[in-house]
Amino acid sequence: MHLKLGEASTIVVSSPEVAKDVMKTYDAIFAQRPHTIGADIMCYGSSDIVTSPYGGEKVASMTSVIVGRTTFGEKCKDQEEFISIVKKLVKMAESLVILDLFPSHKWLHKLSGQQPKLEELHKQYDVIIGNIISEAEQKIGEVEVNSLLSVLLNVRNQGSLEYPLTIDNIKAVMMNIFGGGTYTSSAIIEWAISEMLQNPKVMAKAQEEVRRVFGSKGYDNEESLEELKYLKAVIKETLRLHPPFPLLHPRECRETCELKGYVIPVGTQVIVNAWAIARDPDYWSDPEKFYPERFMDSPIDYKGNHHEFIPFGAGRRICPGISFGFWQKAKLFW
Ligand code: HEM
Repeated sequence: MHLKLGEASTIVVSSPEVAKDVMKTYDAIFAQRPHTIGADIMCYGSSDIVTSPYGGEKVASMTSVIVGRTTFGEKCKDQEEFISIVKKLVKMAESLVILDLFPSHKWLHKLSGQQPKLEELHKQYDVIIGNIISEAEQKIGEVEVNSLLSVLLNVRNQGSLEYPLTIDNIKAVMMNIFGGGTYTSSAIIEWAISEMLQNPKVMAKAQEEVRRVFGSKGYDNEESLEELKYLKAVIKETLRLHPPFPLLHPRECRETCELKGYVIPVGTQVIVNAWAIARDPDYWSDPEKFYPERFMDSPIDYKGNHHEFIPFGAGRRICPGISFGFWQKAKLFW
């Protein structure tokens, strides 16, 4: 479907075949994200991961250290304020999306009053994250600190990267981690519980499995989580019906190419409709039904290999928090 959203020429992809073309066959062509005003203000000139241009080597250096580490480590005193500001920033940046449809109308950005508000909120974020970073820097060397922030600061201080990591890069990445990792996880947990309450048999089966696997010994190690096959199917089914990003983050066409016989010009925005794809009756029987059993003994996973099920996206821009995102939920249920 082609839409003209303000000045932005946009196509919406709602079939697994074309999603595969965008995220596999032509993945490199669509690996760019559109430029947004919200990210420019909020994420230090879009120097983060989510909105960074494809091929940004500085960011590539950073992403390798991100996997597996997602928090500040031990609780720091400003953490709660930090999270509350990030929540407000993300909400506000989303409401600014309308302005991105008219990028050349600068007067509109100011007139709406939203841009100055976002800039003000961003100043508050900058102070808080600055304090958290100073606190973390003081601890480096004192005790062995094992957190994403301490890892990033160490990498930066070693200065061994071809493209140095700046403090602004670190601040922007911390925003991504909390912005991308908190709402998504809580939304899935709420949906899973709500679906299980409406499907008591599913709830009973999941509870029985958790009690059988962990019994009275309690949660002991990561490996035991692999035994929670039914719970895993419940989470997959929740991700299928209620993906936290029903429309994946937009991509932008970097090179003219052809999708299903249509020529897609450079600069076209592409929105993949993961929600519609995961309910496509050609791929899913009784698609509206919450039925975790469909994933038991099924090869379909959420890692971007099956384009009819892409809650974490696929291709070069697939969610880097995928393992954390998935297993964090299993642990929280337990
Ligand atoms: C249920 C949990 C989560 C879901 C459903 C989810 C989903 C997504 C989706 C759909 C994308 C866009 C992928 C694409 O365009 O192909 C994405 C990107 C991203 N996610 Fe997640 N995510 C989750 C958790 C997390 C967590 C826990 C983190 C961090 C620890 C995270 C960090 C990111 C980042 C940094 C990106 C941008 C990647 C890029 O543009 O290159 N996400 N996520």
